[in-house]
Amino acid sequence: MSITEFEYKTGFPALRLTNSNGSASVEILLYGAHVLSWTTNNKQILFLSDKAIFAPGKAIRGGIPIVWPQFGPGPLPQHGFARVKTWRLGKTNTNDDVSVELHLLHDEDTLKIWPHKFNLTLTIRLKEKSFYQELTVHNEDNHTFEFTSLFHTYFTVDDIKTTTISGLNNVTYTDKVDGSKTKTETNKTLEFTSETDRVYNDGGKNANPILINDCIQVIGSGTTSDIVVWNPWQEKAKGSVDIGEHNFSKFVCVEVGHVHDSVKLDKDQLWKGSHEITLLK
Ligand SMILES: O=P(O)(O)OC[C@H]1O[C@@H](O)[C@H](O)[C@@H](O)[C@@H]1O
Repeated sequence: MSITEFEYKTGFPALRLTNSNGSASVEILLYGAHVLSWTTNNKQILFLSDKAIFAPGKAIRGGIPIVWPQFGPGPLPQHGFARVKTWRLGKTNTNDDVSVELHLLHDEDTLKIWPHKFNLTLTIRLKEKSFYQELTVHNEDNHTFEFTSLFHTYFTVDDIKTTTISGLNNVTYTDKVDGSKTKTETNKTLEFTSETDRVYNDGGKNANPILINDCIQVIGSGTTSDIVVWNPWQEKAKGSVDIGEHNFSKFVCVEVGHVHDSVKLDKDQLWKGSHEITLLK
């Protein structure tokens, strides 16, 4: 079991966590606390675009961006600022499962656009067949603040046209490619034939794990039981500088979080949200 510090590309301090027999590893940038890669059993689980842009202030296309404190468009930049800030390395552990903690504290720039004092801790833990992330939000201000939060995970797939997702049957969702209409999932298995951008609003009721191609299991916690499913399809991928037409079929985003409404966090209080991804076979 080890934790190695290295530089990714030029100027991006990074960490590599490896399990005891070397069969699983994860690579994390301090920039965005961004998980770039998770391999287990010699299989890369995450998708990272070959056109991803690595530059201060830019979001990285692929891996697991942290969406916080705002999901989607709004008063803040799209998906908030946590994914474009540099986090600090905190505690590390190589005794049981290998894990690290990363921290992000409010600063002058965040206070200008979001006037609330916060302290975020992201715990990342690697097990042999699974990967766990937990975000803790501490309200360090003297008033209540509100946020939405999402683990924006890009999974690598052989072909989006043959990809299936199960576990969402009967769950209500907002269909962002159909005028944000509210619908209920009637399919036992979701398949992809066009641009898909849905926010499944479970409100903590869905006990089902989500399965991607019957092989990868994704589970949120009680506080993070909304699931966003996204693929831009060919045209939008072509129009996106950091995706590209050739990449649209290679990934699906299955994103666990709390986005159907805002979390209201009182002063001095903590909120925790997590997800666990397991390779089943
Ligand atoms: O390009 P971004 O900002 O990383 O967002 C990608 C997608 O992220 C998803 O979570 C949203 O539901 C989509 O609407 C959005 O297009």
